[in-house]
Amino acid sequence: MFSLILMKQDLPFYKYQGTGNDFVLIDGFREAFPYEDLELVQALCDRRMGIGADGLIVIRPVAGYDFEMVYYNADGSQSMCGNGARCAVAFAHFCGHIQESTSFLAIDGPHEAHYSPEAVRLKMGEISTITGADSDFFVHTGSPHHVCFVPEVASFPVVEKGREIRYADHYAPAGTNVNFVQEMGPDRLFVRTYERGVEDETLSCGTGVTAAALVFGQQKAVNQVHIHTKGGNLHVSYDWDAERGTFREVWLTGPAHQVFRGEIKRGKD
Ligand SMILES: N[C@H](CCC[C@H](N)C(=O)O)C(=O)O
Repeated sequence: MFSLILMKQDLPFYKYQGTGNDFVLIDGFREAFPYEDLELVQALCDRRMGIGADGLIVIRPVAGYDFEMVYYNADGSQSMCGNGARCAVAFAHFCGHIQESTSFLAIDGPHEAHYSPEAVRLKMGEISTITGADSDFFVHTGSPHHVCFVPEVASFPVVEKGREIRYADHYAPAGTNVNFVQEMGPDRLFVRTYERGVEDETLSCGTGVTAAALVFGQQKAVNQVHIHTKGGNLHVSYDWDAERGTFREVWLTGPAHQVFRGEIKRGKD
């Protein structure tokens, strides 16, 4: 809260959610944002003392693209965020910075996306290596993801077991996100995720369901996967480039909605 009091001017923000992964969004085309002030990010994401969110996103101008997405987890760490990117595209369209299709920059490189009121389609970066065997795998889909297949995910102790894996020496010092996955059908999964940088289960994780879909799809030779999460339903499609040994044309599709808008008031009211 200290940072909020020190802010020099009121700061307009918008709250979005993409299948329950929720974010504070700020238009960096119009507002000056103190990008180095991680205390401010933590304060704004705090669910009791601030607005409350899994992360905070600023969209800002950058040469060569429609915009750049700067993504912060609630603890102020930065990463790529699939659901956040889908919300950033919807916000950029709402702000009038883009039409229906866009090319933008994120921490893991360039992305294409297509906006409609019903859903945002986001092209993920090229993904190459899946490691692991049996029920445990690892794949980097713009952010790091451990994927663990379990027989019954609804009652699984996601926070307890997720925290163990996230902080395991094996993944130190960066850590990883942890996805627990149940096969629900030939092209259907139920995924619950413990998210690094939120340090809790989130209602969905875009890069996480993408990781789960690619691991599952490679095993079952399907390249379209429907994923149920506690926050809603997402869809992942991809092509496997056998020659290059990479997943290409990886698309994450799902809803992204503006929930409310507000202003962070200067000083202490
Ligand atoms: N917590 C993740 C970033 C956000 C991922 C998730 N919210 C998504 O939708 O991809 C990390 O630190 O790698």
